[in-house]
Amino acid sequence: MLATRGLTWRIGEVAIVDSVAIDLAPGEFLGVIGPNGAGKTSLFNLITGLRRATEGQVTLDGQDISALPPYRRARLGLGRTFQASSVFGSLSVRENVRLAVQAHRGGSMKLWRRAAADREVAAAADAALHRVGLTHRGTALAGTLAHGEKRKLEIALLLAGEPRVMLLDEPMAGVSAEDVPDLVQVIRSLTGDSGRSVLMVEHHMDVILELADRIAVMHHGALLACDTPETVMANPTVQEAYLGEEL
Ligand SMILES: Nc1ncnc2c1ncn2[C@@H]1O[C@H](COP(=O)(O)OP(=O)(O)OP(=O)(O)O)[C@@H](O)[C@H]1O
Repeated sequence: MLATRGLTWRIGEVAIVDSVAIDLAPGEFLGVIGPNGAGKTSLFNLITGLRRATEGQVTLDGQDISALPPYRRARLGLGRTFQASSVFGSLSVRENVRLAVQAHRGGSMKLWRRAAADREVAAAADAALHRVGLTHRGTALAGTLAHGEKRKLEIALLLAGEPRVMLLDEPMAGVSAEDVPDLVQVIRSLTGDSGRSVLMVEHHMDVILELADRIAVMHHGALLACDTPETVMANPTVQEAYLGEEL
């Protein structure tokens, strides 16, 4: 479904991402781990088009998307969690998701006003809210949400774009320990239907081990291993690379 080949991003002589080849199958959940500065976020930036690779390709369903800008990649089904800054804090949770649905369907803000009454938009937004378990918070102002709820809203905004591949960059960041299991359930459900695939960077190893079908390990920009959780954790090179380092 999604594949990278020889994907490289250099700044001067330094390869921040170094010849990375990964394959993501339909419905697969691939966790990405690695120490701070390993190049995980940069890899995501290359895949989504926020940064242009110096070498290598990104393909989606066999189509080379390496030269496409982020919005064209998004239209083809590549979605990345919205950063918190793209949530309108003074709008309600439901209005935020409706806006995202409308944006995906090609409407402008002005059109959205008219479309607010549109049952289809409302239904899609409500379905996304339901998916992440935020229906009961629909009328709350997005700015008042707790961290765990904000992460769920970001996932709902992403779902509004109907992505086939979802990239989640540290979805547990800032979430209190008691809210983690709930969020894990929401994230697990993302691959449960329609063959949607997930690529997730996460520092919490317990979360990665619970969710991932396979784990990709990055180190100094390169892919050190990409295999089942059991095989990766038993890999001596991986163990050596992480000796004394926080994953
Ligand atoms: N625009 C940039 N200019 C210069 N160096 C950069 C730039 N972006 C990233 N880097 C460097 O590239 C390396 C990889 O950064 P990146 O954020 O991709 O790592 P990461 O694995 O996501 O780290 P973390 O786990 O801390 O988020 C780091 O050493 C970082 O300082």
